[in-house]
Amino acid sequence: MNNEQTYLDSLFEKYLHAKRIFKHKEVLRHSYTPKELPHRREQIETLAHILVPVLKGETPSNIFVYGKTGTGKTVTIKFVTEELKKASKKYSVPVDVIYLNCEVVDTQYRVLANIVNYFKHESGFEVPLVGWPTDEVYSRLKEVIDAKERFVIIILDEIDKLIKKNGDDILYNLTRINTELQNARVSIIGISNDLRFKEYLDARVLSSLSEEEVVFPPYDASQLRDILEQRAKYAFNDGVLDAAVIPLCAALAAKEHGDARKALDLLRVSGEIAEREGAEKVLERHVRKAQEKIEHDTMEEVIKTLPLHSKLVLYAVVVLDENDALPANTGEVYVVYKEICEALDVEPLTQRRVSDLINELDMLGIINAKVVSKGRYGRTKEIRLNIPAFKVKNMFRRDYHLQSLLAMDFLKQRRLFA
Ligand SMILES: Nc1ncnc2c1ncn2[C@@H]1O[C@H](COP(=O)(O)OP(=O)(O)OP(=O)(O)O)[C@@H](O)[C@H]1O
Repeated sequence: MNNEQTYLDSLFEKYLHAKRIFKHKEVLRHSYTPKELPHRREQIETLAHILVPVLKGETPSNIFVYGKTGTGKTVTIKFVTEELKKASKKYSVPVDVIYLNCEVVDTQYRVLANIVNYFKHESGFEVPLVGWPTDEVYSRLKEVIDAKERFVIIILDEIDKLIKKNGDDILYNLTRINTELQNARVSIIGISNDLRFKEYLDARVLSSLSEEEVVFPPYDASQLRDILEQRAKYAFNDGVLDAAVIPLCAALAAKEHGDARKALDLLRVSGEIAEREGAEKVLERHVRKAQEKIEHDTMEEVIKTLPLHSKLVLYAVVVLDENDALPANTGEVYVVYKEICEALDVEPLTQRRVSDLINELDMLGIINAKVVSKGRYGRTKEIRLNIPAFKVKNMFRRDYHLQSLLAMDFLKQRRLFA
C-alpha cells in the first residue's frame, strides 16, 4: 500500500519536473507552413517569374509541378501563392487562390462544386456535394468566377489521383475555360509526385497544363540538415538536441529519396520518445527508436487498409511461418489460404489471383517473394515474411474478420504442420 502510494504520488511529478524538450512542437507538424524554405530558392523564383504577369493584369501560364514525395512542392506553392496574394493587394489586382487536394476532392463533380462553393459568400449560393448534373455545376462555376474581373488560380494537388480515377475531362474543361469567360481569368497549377501520370493525358490537355513545368528534385542529406536545423530552432528548447540527432535524421531520410516529411517526422518522434522517457536530451538512440516506431506505424497502416483477400493471403503466410514452413511456394500458400477462406465461409479466389496478391504484398514490402530457379523443374517463388509474425497478428487483432480467426485459434487448430 505504502509503495503504491509513493508510486501514485510521483505519477505526475516525474513528468511535471522533467526538462521540457519541446518549445513549440507544432512547428514540426505537417500542417505548419514555415516562413523560410531553405534550398527552394530556385523553385520559388521560377514560380514568381511565371506568376508575376498577374500583377500587370495579364494571365499567367498554367503550371505543372512535379517531384517525389516530401520534396516541398505543396509548401512551396502555398508559400508563393500567399506572397502573390499579398502583392496583389498592393497593386489592387483581385486574386483568388483555391487549393484542392485531389486525394480528398477526387471526382470531376467535387472539384467543380468546391470551386463554386469557394465563392459562396460572394455569390450567395452553394452547390450540394452530390446530385446536380455536372454540366450545370460547370455553368454555375463560370457564372460565379466571371462575376467580376479577377484572376483565379486553382491548385490541384495530387492531380494524378483525380485523373487516374476520372480521366482528363476536368482538365480539358478547366484549361479551356478562359475562352468562355468575359471578365475573369483562370490559371491551373497541377502538382504530382507521379511523373508517369502524363501518360494519362491527351496531348492537347498535356500541352496546356504544362505550359510551364517546375521540377522539385529530392533533397540530399546536407540540405535536409539545413531544413531540420531551421525548424528545430523554433521547435525545441535550447541545448536539448544532442549534436548527432539532426545529422542522423537527415541521413536516414536522405537514404529514402530525400523526403523532408520523413526527416521532420523522425525529429518530432525522437523528441516525443525522449520526453516520454523523461530524458534530459534527445539522443541518437531516440532517433533509432523513432525510426522503428515510424516504420511499424506505416506498415500497420498499410496492412490495416489491405483488401480482405490480401489480408487472408498474408494470414496464410503467417500460419506457415508459425509452423516453421517458410519459405513456401505459391501453391503451399494457396492451400492454407483456401482453408482460411473455408473457416470464414468466404469464397476463395483462384490461385492465379492469389499469385497476383502475393506480388502486391511483395511490392509493399510486407512479404518477400523471390523467384528461384529449380533447374529442370522450372522456376518457383520462395515466399517469406518480412515482419515478425507476432507483429502482424497484433495488427490483425483489430480486424473484424481476422479477429474471429485469432479467436478460434486457427494456428493451433491447423494440424497439417503440427
Ligand atoms: N525547403 C523546405 N524547408 C522547410 N520545410 C520543408 C521544405 N521542404 C519541405 N518541407 C516540409 O516537409 C514536409 C513535406 O513537404 P510538402 O508537403 O510540401 O511535400 P510534397 O512535395 O508536396 O510531398 P507530397 O508529394 O507527398 O505531397 C512539410 O512539412 C514541409 O513543411
